[in-house]
Amino acid sequence: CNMYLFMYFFIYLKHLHTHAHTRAQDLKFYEPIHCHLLSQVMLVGDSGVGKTCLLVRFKDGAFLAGSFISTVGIDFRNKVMTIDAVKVKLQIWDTAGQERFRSVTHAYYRDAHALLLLYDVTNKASFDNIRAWLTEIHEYAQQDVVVMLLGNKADVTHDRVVKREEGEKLAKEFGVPFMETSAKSGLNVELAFTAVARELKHRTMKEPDEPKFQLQEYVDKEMRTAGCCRS
Ligand SMILES: Nc1nc2c(ncn2[C@@H]2O[C@H](COP(=O)(O)OP(=O)(O)OP(=O)(O)O)[C@@H](O)[C@H]2O)c(=O)[nH]1
Repeated sequence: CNMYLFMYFFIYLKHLHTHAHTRAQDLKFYEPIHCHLLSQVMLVGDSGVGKTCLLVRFKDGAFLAGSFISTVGIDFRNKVMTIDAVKVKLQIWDTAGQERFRSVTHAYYRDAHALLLLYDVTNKASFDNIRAWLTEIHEYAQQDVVVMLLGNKADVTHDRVVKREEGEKLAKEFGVPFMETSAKSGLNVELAFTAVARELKHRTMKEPDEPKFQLQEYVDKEMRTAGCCRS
């Protein structure tokens, strides 16, 4: 009899626990929605081009100097931006550039709304690999994914091996917007994410008579206004 009592008590406890757990999950699910739009942005490019640093600069306004720790698999961070009074929550996925993690990254392409494709202006191989990255993007990502090419580490002068014009030419060839960035100085970092957020917001909330948002035009105008170098 005692044993049955104990069993019932145990089942009751388990029921309470499950119930409490479900309630907590429900509450989380029904949390008031603060954002009008949720967009997934993925950072891709060779290992060491500065994807993690770019994300940290954008999210925390800091530069990760010192020893380079390669990303393992995939990592993500959120940032909410306000675009024309619309709150856009960017969920930014920082992918590992190393070849051995490629199969992990492939799985995420399908759900990405935008891709920031980076090369390092001090590393010719990372620039040459952009064509292969674009092929991979066409293979795995959605057809209408927003792609922007970024030539990172633009703060470095002595060791630069890829000219700005070369980046522009390649971007034109593939019909994608382009700009140079620096996670170290902050050059164009905010602009890159803002431009993508604007494009995604326009796509989702465009009025029927509103003209299409021109990403490259917006970027060029913003850079001109800021005298080329925004940080
Ligand atoms: N000078 C300079 N160095 C940078 C910049 N961005 C990143 N770095 C340096 O480049 C190295 C690699 O940066 P990460 O952000 O870790 O590179 P990653 O692309 O995330 O590399 P994986 O995780 O392996 O794919 C680090 O030593 C950074 O300090 C930049 O804009 N300027």
